[in-house]
Amino acid sequence: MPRLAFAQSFWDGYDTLEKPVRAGVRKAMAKFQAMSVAALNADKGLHLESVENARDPRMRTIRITDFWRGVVLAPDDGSDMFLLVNVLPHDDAYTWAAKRLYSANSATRALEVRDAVALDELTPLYETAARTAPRLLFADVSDGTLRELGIDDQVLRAARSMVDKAQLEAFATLLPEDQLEVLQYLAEGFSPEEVYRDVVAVRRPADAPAEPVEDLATVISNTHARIRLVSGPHELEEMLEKPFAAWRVFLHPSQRRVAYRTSYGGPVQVTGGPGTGKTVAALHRVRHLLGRSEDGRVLLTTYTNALAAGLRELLGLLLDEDEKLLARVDVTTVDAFANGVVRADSAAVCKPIGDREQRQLWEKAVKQLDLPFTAQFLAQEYRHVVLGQNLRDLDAYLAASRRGRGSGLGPARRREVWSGVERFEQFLRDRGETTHLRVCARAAEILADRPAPYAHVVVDEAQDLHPAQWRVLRAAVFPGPDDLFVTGDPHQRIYDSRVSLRSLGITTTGRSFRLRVNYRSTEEILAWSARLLAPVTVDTLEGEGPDSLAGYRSLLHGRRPQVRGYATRQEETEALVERVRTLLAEGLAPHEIGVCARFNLSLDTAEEKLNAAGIPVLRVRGRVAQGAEGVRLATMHAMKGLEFRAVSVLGAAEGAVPFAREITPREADPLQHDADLLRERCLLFVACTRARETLSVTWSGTASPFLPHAV
Ligand SMILES: Nc1ncnc2c1ncn2[C@@H]1O[C@H](COP(=O)(O)OP(=O)(O)OP(=O)(O)O)[C@@H](O)[C@H]1O
Repeated sequence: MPRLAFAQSFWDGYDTLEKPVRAGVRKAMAKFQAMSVAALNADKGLHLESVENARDPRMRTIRITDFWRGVVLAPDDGSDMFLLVNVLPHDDAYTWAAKRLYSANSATRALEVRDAVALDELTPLYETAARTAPRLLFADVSDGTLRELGIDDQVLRAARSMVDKAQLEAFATLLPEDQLEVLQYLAEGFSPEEVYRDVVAVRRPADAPAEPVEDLATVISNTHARIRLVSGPHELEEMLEKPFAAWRVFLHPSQRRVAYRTSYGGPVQVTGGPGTGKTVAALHRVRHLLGRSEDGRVLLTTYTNALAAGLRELLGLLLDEDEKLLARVDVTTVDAFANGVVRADSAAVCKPIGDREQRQLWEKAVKQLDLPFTAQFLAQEYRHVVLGQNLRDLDAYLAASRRGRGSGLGPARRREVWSGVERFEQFLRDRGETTHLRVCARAAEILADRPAPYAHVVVDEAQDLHPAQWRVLRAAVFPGPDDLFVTGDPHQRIYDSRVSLRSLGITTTGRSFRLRVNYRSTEEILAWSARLLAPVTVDTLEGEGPDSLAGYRSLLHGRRPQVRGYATRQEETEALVERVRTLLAEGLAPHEIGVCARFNLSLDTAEEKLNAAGIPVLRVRGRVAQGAEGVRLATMHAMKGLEFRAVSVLGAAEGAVPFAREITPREADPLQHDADLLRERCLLFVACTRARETLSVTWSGTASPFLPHAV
């Protein structure tokens, strides 16, 4: 019996096919599993036939229904692997198939596809223009180097005709996948050595022979990132029945490399811009770790309860709802985990209070003790210095470094601060209350005296964790191989946390990886959003040195973001209603549309107006009822980790973004002032990068000062 494989190009369109067409696909594929190659060739219903004038002689079509055809790559070398590459209406199928040429990449050894006809047509046009161009895009890279990176004759000729990145983009849909990626990284300024390491080496099989092997079955099995092999009828049926989630199967090689490395010597760090599949990599790592032992328990944490609920669902999908495996994973937030540890340890547990209540207690302390500080200053000092370094008494505080704080404090002033801290903690004790960070500090203490409860800890959305939270995670797993797997994006830091991981006993040197391909948003949305951060630099995840978004890109294209100011709030809201109406008319489901603003108050107005227009809405506060229909309305903070086909950011106005009240005056503390501004800027970046296809950013009155650079 022949073997069967499915290319990603087929899955890209499969979920949108109508039911009878999908039934036709299932029926046709079942034949491939039931008949010999000779019988397939003779089968009247299947009608396996070659394509006239095809660039690739292995190209075949099969009958799916009266109007639909499957495009199949058939072995012509005696091997027995068939690859379904597309399903299209009859005429389109023949045109598509005739132009495409599949080939094995000489460096990665994976199967790639190009539009050979369009490449032949386009290249000479660009070549003519290139002759008079002052500079060519790949002038610095020799033919020999390009060939070592897998560039073949036809692509080399095209590459030599390109003068800038825009031309490379114009070629993007025509070029073979791995070769395109090589060219894109070179165009971004990465060195050939870096490109070999990050694009070629991660794909090339470890046991690849010196000379490429061309037989289709071998090449197909080298192509994990784009092709799925089917092992039997049961798997086939299951695959074609369920909605297909590409992230479960087709990992980018850089994702696969980090998630499925057998073992790491210690903590691992995976960073990358928004939508680069960090969460996906974390989920696959959990799967890998579960497979490594019979009973090792895994803690998977994220930032909010809503995100934890989402992660639990995705993990169920990835593990095929295998209850035995799922029972070995706790998916939760660090705070909830810490709370559980403290609860299990003592009967009477204090209730954690929120920021606003804490602020009131600090105000009371300042007043009672007549302290020369603002409540805001004391709250920040407590968070960053006292809890950040886990300082337990005055002597420790007097001796502590206040690195990162922008105002000097002599011993007398520190004593005054400490009297405020003691008073604040006394208030909490008197009221039977605590704070989440204090719960974390307590949990870390409890865990330190016990055997670690987990074999592995996987952390998503790590960029916002406070040192007290890191201490809990550190104590939850015994230091050693595969203890911590951490994913995060320092450009999405939206809470005031500063961390030096090394000082907390978490060192990732030699085990830091970066993801660069965005799977969520269009390049237009990404490029626009990335410009919001252009004027600033952010610290790396481990808190040392600057991070960068170099090479960050998307393979998707779409409309440019709409960025617009209105005279009044009312006009802005009316325009929102109109936009949502249009999106719904274009076929988006209400839950695929996200509307966000800096404040809940602005969302109230939007909710009212959308409701009045008969559009269902749902406020995202903590947990969203699953399956409930409605346009999602969320604050920018609540947008963290989410994604929507369309996002509208409202109220991006001066005074709101950044929110003036949240910015420490420069005179009070210049470092905190800058940190506050950066945090607000990142918040806008997070909100905008939730959009998959459509982004609109609006304001009334004067635009946010973060915007003009980007408009
Ligand atoms: N290999 C893949 N193939 C297809 N889709 C993918 C792949 N990896 C990730 N995705 C999709 O891209 C989107 C973003 O992925 P994910 O949430 O993991 O990114 P992230 O880096 O954690 O994002 P953020 O930091 O913005 O929260 C999701 O819809 C996910 O399903």
